[in-house]
Amino acid sequence: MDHALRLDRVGRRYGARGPWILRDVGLDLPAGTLTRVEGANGTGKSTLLRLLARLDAPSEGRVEGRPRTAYVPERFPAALPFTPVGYLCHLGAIHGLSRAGAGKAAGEWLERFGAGGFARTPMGRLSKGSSQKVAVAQAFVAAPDLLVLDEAWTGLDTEARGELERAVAERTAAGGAVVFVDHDPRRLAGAADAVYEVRDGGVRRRAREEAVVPDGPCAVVEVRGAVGAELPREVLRRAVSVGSGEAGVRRIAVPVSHSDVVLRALLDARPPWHVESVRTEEGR
Ligand SMILES: Nc1ncnc2c1ncn2[C@@H]1O[C@H](COP(=O)(O)OP(=O)(O)OP(=O)(O)O)[C@@H](O)[C@H]1O
Repeated sequence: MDHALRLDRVGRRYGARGPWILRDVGLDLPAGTLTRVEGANGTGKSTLLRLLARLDAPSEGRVEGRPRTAYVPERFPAALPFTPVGYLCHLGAIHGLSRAGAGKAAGEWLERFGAGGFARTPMGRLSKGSSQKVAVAQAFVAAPDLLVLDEAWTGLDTEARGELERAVAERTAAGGAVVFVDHDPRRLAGAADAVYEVRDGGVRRRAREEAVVPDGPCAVVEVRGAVGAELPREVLRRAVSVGSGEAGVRRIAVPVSHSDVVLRALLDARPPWHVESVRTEEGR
């Protein structure tokens, strides 16, 4: 599997005599995967994410890989001397998009997160929630290979929060690596391929069975396929459960945020799966 980025025995301390915040950290971010980072307040999660985004350099050890990276910081500098559309176009151009391509992507992503109405308002005049929409929209403009999200959902309204979950699912489905921190354990619960816990200066990968099971709504999709057909990998890795019904029907439960990606994978399969029904189930 391709690795977007890898940390090899990485340590970080602030100042030559400061305490070690992180030490001897090994962590892989494979392409096309979702990674969750957890830990109590002040344990070093943001420090780890800045190292992964290469915005900060380790005090020891190595960071390997140079994916095209986008980052949503815990605190977005809202008072930038741009309008949202100007800011996103500027970032798109830095990442090599043409002027027209950057303009189109900027408009689409702002619209998607509900920021289209204030795309031309100076950023210094936006509310906290509005500038957070710009903060997340900017991260998707150039389809990054690595997306680093530090509490990116905080301050967004319900619609934008759902949209961000969908956009994350699409990014990993397209082969990007996504790593995120969020204080809400239900955020993308069950969807992460790996969960790491930052604690006592170390980073420990959690065993799969320890991972949090989603208690949010799930979409239950019933499909019928060709005899002996295997469900697409993209579907299996996002499924919370897969059951078999009568006459070759499979019943797949996925977190609602991943249902669009799962349905697309089922319909794009060769031969495609026939979708018999989709319904939403509340908390599991
Ligand atoms: N630029 C800096 N200079 C000095 N110390 C820092 C710096 N950034 C972080 N620290 C210290 O490193 C430790 C870890 O901070 P960090 O922000 O990475 O933790 P966190 O787990 O993200 O915290 P929170 O959950 O509160 O956001 C803290 O003790 C913090 O004070």
